[in-house]
Amino acid sequence: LKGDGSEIVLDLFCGTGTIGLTLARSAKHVYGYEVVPEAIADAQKNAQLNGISNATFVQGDLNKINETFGKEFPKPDIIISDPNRPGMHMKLIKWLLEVKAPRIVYVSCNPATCARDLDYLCHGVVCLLLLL
Ligand SMILES: C[S@@+](CC[C@H](N)C(=O)[O-])C[C@H]1O[C@@H](n2cnc3c(N)ncnc32)[C@H](O)[C@@H]1O
Repeated sequence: LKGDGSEIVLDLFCGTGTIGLTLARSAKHVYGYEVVPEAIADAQKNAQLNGISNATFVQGDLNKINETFGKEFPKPDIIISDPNRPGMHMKLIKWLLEVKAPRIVYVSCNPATCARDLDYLCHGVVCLLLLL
């Protein structure tokens, strides 16, 4: 992040908000999406406990997004995606290709689905892959 508080962060598969909340103090606003309602409640509680008011956490299934997805938040400057082992649904990959965020950070716990998703996402463009 630039660190000047100007950027919109989208935290996909945010769980309890760990990644988004870590970035929130340097961002304009963080929007987190996650399917498990209890995780969303914990993310909201974590934001509160840490005095963070520029984070919005929304419960939703990222495998079932429709044309309204993306209308409820500004165009993201940076997207973090940390899916579980099956990786991202093609609907979400298509949305990511359409929204054209300047930066996407893909965090993975499954090299196979990571490679598949990055192949779709990086097709024809330069892609930097860090394996840790
Ligand atoms: C690898 S964890 C990411 C954890 C999170 N980034 C964190 O730091 O706590 C993947 C998360 O994706 C969520 N998830 C799985 N399938 C999902 C779906 N279809 N839509 C939205 N979230 C989903 C899981 O509940 C889990 O919290």
